Amino acid sequence: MNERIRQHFAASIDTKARAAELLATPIEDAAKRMTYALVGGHKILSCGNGGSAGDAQHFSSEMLNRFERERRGLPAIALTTDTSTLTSIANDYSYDQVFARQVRALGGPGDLLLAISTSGNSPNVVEAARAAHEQGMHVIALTGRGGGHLHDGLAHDDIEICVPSESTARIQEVHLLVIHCLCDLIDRQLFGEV
Ligand SMILES: O=C(CO)[C@@H](O)[C@H](O)[C@H](O)[C@H](O)COP(=O)(O)O
Ligand SMILES: [Zn+2]
Repeated sequence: MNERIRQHFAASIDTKARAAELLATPIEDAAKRMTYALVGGHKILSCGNGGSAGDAQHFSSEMLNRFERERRGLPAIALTTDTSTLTSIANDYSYDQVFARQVRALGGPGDLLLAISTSGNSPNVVEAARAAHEQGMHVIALTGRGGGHLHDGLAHDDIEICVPSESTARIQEVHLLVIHCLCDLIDRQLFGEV
């Protein structure tokens, strides 16, 4: 069992090391895009399923509350939290629409969608990206496994941060690190270096 645990740690470290080489530039681009949106008075919507729903909420809480320093809250909404809204959309329309309908209601030009899917193939995340485009929003996609259908649906000026792995767990572990990088870079751009 001890060896199995060491294998998990080694695989996670290896994936993070490869991701650092490949993803530093798109992470920087995403942080600049998010900062630009926030300076312009816009907000960041986030969505995902399962562990990625947790990541969407992790991001929004670090925006709305704070990350590592004292600062004012920043506007972000996770679309994964309101069970009345989620269940009614799923019941009346379909689960594929649970994020898209919220994006159409809450999103506008200049806002951003942080779309999180390890496979890139969750239909409700793909539909959310489509709705974001309709609303004049840009998408920042956290993906893995080549990006799947979410990758295929991105516009040329969206940003994809695609983890070089086929393992959902390893991809999620890098997504959380990416989210913390984004929070740190946003804080440094908005509030200065400490
Ligand atoms: O956390 C995990 C697995 O580590 C699961 O809850 C996982 O997030 C769920 O199976 C999701 O439905 C997977 O969706 P996606 O990442 O492919 O979009
Ligand atoms: Zn997980």
